[in-house]
Amino acid sequence: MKDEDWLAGLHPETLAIRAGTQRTAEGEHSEAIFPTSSFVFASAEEAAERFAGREAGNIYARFTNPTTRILEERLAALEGADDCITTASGMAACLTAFMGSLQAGDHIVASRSLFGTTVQLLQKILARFAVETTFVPLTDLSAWEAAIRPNTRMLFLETPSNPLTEVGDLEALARLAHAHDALLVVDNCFCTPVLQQPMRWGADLVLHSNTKYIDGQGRTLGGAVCGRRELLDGPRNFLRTAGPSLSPFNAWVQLKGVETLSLRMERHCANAADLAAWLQSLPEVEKVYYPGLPEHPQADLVHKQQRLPGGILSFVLRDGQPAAWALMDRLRIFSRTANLGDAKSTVTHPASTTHSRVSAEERQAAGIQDGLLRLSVGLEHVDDLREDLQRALADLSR
Ligand SMILES: N[C@@H](CCOC(=O)CCC(=O)O)C(=O)O
Repeated sequence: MKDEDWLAGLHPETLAIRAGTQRTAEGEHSEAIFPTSSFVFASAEEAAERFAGREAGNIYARFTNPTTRILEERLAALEGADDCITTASGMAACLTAFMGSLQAGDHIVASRSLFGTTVQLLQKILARFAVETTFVPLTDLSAWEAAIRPNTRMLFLETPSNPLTEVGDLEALARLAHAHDALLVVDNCFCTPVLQQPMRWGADLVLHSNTKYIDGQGRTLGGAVCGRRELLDGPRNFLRTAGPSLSPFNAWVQLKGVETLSLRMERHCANAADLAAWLQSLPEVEKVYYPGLPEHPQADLVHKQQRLPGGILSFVLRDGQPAAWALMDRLRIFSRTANLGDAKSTVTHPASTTHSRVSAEERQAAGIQDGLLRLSVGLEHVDDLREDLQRALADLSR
């Protein structure tokens, strides 16, 4: 029986623990790590056959490794994708998808609500290789359509977006992309496949920063590109040739992370929903951005596309950047760090960190105010998290 046959119909909780598992002759229960840069061929002929692609098997760890392969199969099963390739970081996954799918002269239409470094990659790196990007408001479908040119080959978005949790209409954008012979590529980092499967709505490639919820404890960097088999040929060739590869040790840590992904996502979401509702009731808080709030502008899409609203929320303090920094500095449990998806709750000031390389005008257009703070709500007890914020806010008004 082929792996995919017995996996069909299993729940995500089961796939996250069982999909892709391969055991060596030792019969190890926990997956083995293969810390080897190359693999030995039984004969010169076998080497030649593998290099020619006529025989399956490992060659060199820049593009295949048994530990990494288990993670790839597991992520593909969770995303409902044919296959997956893993990369050294989330940004390496973006680079691999772009470089492996596009060529000079192609055009991308991208959401303007993206992680700041992704904007840099599109504006400053891909542009040097004659791939141009037009940025549009994520939720304005007519703007996406108007930006399409004859050479548009890709529509690209994050949903929910970082850090304002805006939600894009995956089904409508997939229809639009395909009507123009373009790919729909979705960064699914905030949701993970446990909360959202973009391919179900027509996405062609789905990207991950494994560094976030997939690792789940802030230990390793990693990324993934999942999708239809034929669409992964280009990204796979880029990975093999350019080498932004995931290490087997990091793949192993991430495999252990994925096993508890469903359970963790449920708690992240429950804690975030609790804090979002509470923050909204505070006089110091001007606005809360969280997909689980009934007044979220795309609440209907959240219900349609996502199983749960997610573990990330952002909020604006009425007194702007000085208050935001002062609050951050007074927090004891929330770690001041530019990362998310960790068991440990984190607090980030996007304007001066994750989005600091985006120009002030672009930040303003994207709605990232100086008084905005982003919380990645972790797995600590929610009462302790609320009290940490409450005490820090009370301290501010003294
Ligand atoms: N996407 C993550 C990771 C944040 O990483 C950084 O801000 C590093 C800075 C850089 O990429 O230049 C998040 O939003 O927290």
